[in-house]
Amino acid sequence: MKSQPNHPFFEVSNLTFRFDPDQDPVLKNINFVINENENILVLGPSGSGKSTLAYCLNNLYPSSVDGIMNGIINYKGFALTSFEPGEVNRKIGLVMQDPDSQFCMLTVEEEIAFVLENIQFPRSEMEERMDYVLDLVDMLPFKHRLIHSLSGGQKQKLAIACALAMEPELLILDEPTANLDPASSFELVQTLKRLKNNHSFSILVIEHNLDNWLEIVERCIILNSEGEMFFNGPPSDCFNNYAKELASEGIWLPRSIGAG
Ligand SMILES: Nc1ncnc2c1ncn2[C@@H]1O[C@H](COP(=O)(O)OP(=O)(O)OP(=O)(O)O)[C@@H](O)[C@H]1O
Repeated sequence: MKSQPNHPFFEVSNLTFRFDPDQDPVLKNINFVINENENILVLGPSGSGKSTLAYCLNNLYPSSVDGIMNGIINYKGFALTSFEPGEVNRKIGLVMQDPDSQFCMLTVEEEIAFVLENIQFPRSEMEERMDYVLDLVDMLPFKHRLIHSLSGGQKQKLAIACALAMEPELLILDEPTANLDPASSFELVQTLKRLKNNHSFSILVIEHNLDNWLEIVERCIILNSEGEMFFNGPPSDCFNNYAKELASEGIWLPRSIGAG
């Protein structure tokens, strides 16, 4: 789909979200743009609304989860809510914090096949695509394994492979390295970096561990504990100008940036 002229790839305007009409909003008046092929890191203390923001961007509220959303999320100039859920899932890949909640099938192979069938991927090319995405995340040896027998990190890699299988235009990763060891975390970032050499897609990653991601992110968005956005800009600006605020929100600088 072509973008509407003069509209950014993704645009969030005055986004406010509450789970309950009687409660304070979890996200308050959030505004930002995601450009094509841009990589953005979302930071914020626990409970600041990062996962809620990811779900809003994936159009899960209010269609699949109860909540009241005000404001606008536009994709290529069109309201996200005007798209069919299947269409959104294909263009915007979401890897949730708890990968188990995303799986529908018993085996690794069946799970990827299920994803590909949902997007009506040609059956004759399915095996090749399946092996390609599993290999990208070092999961090819586990192709015939039962999902419940995988470790937490292996499940996370499978969820990422499922999202990549759809060749999303925006990939949202909610704490993708939470269950990975340092070597696997590093390798995941390198894999995404390599992929982006051949495919154009944007990444919005929610993380607490910044070190690995600074290599590929161009912009940081920081939410505070009130669910407000207090920074949106290049990582170097954020670390140079907001070190104290970040520390008070429980976000610490990687030494590499703090020193620069
Ligand atoms: N389904 C729900 N119903 C009511 N409140 C919810 C629901 N889901 C999340 N919340 C609340 O919304 C707030 C934001 O939660 P969210 O999971 O988005 O935060 P987060 O920044 O991703 O946190 P973490 O870093 O711990 O994952 C929290 O106070 C949480 O308790």
